[in-house]
Amino acid sequence: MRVEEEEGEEDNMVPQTDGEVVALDTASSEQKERLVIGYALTSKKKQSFLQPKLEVLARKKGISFVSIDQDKPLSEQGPFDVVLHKLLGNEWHDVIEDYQKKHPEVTVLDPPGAIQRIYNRQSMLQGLADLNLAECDGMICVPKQMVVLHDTTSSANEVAKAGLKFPLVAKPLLVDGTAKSHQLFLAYDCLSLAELEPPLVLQEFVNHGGVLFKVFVVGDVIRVVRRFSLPNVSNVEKEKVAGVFQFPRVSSAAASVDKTDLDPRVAELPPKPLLEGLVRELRNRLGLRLFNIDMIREHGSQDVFYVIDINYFPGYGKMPDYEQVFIDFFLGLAQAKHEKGLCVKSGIEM
Ligand SMILES: Nc1ncnc2c1ncn2[C@@H]1O[C@H](COP(=O)(O)OP(=O)(O)OP(=O)(O)O)[C@@H](O)[C@H]1O
Ligand SMILES: O=P(O)(O)O[C@H]1[C@H](O)[C@H](O)[C@H](OP(=O)(O)O)[C@@H](OP(=O)(O)O)[C@@H]1O
Ligand SMILES: [Mg+2]
Ligand SMILES: [Mg+2]
Repeated sequence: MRVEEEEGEEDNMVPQTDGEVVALDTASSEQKERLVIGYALTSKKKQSFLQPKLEVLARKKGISFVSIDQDKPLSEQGPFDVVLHKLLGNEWHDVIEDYQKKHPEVTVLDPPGAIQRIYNRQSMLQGLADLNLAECDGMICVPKQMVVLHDTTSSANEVAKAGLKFPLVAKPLLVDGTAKSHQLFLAYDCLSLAELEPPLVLQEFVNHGGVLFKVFVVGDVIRVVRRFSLPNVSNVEKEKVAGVFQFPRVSSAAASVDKTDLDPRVAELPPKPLLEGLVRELRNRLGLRLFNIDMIREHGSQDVFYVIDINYFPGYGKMPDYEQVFIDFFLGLAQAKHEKGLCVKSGIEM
């Protein structure tokens, strides 16, 4: 597990590759196919992820990307070593599940069942508060939250019974990639909850100084970036303000936050042992290799963090140096498959 920090900050571990002896095709400088990756992505995701630099670097390493025709049977396409996918809707879920049963030799990134779990904001965070992260230089919490499935008019009593404290962040219960599933509201009082449309999750707002940590995970690599977030809510505001207020996607900025003008107590990155422990636990529990974690530091604390969101196959194109991170990741998959003798095309001495 390797935690890499933002550019300009030390990497604590450099990937220890002993290099590889590769048989070059004398006819061309490009290497023989080492890994064939079939991809099924939305056009937006293809544009943001499969950028030309990644494709060129990958090709030089014998890694090729092949677009999957969603109108043809998947088993009639390929053969693939890896299927990389992120599409909307559930029909693709069944296609991939069926394909994986027929092609256990293909690495599916990532298994649909594992993805479904984090597409529900309740199951997404289930069990995180019980992680065994002792000796990891910090604490991981999850905000108190409750699900409102049908009727928000009665949720005022439910909120009181659950002991949730306002303000609350109201989030659509299901994440489906649509803009609607990212429409979030800040609710300041019980009565205003009736204005909200279920099914949703009501999650206690945690003051965190306006900075969020996006922890990107690519297999065993962890890359942390800072993003702008919502400002603290003062006690005066809590007393005076009533109603629900939709807020924009404050943290999905294209660029990270430059930390120079931030309070170091707010901007300091989470401790590496804590990130490594959290990602190790989540990798095991979620069964995912491509995800990011939205973490916030409880305002006034040094080492109490809250996980508020987990995203499958996020916007890696915004992650500094993402091309090399993915090349290393795919080469690792190729190595593992060669060792098992599972690669679609061989001819490469590792
Ligand atoms: N419990 C919370 N306490 C404080 N701020 C929060 C909380 N939940 C969400 N936020 C703020 O709202 C933003 C969006 O929340 P969240 O990440 O859960 O929504 P999302 O739609 O899944 O966003 P995305 O998937 O684009 O990261 C967070 O980046 C953070 O700024
Ligand atoms: O800034 P990031 O990379 O976190 O933005 C992500 C966002 O977190 C979600 O993962 C989005 O996916 P959905 O939740 O499925 O909407 C990503 O959108 P995508 O179109 O790139 O998959 C954002 O990039
Ligand atoms: Mg988020
Ligand atoms: Mg999200």
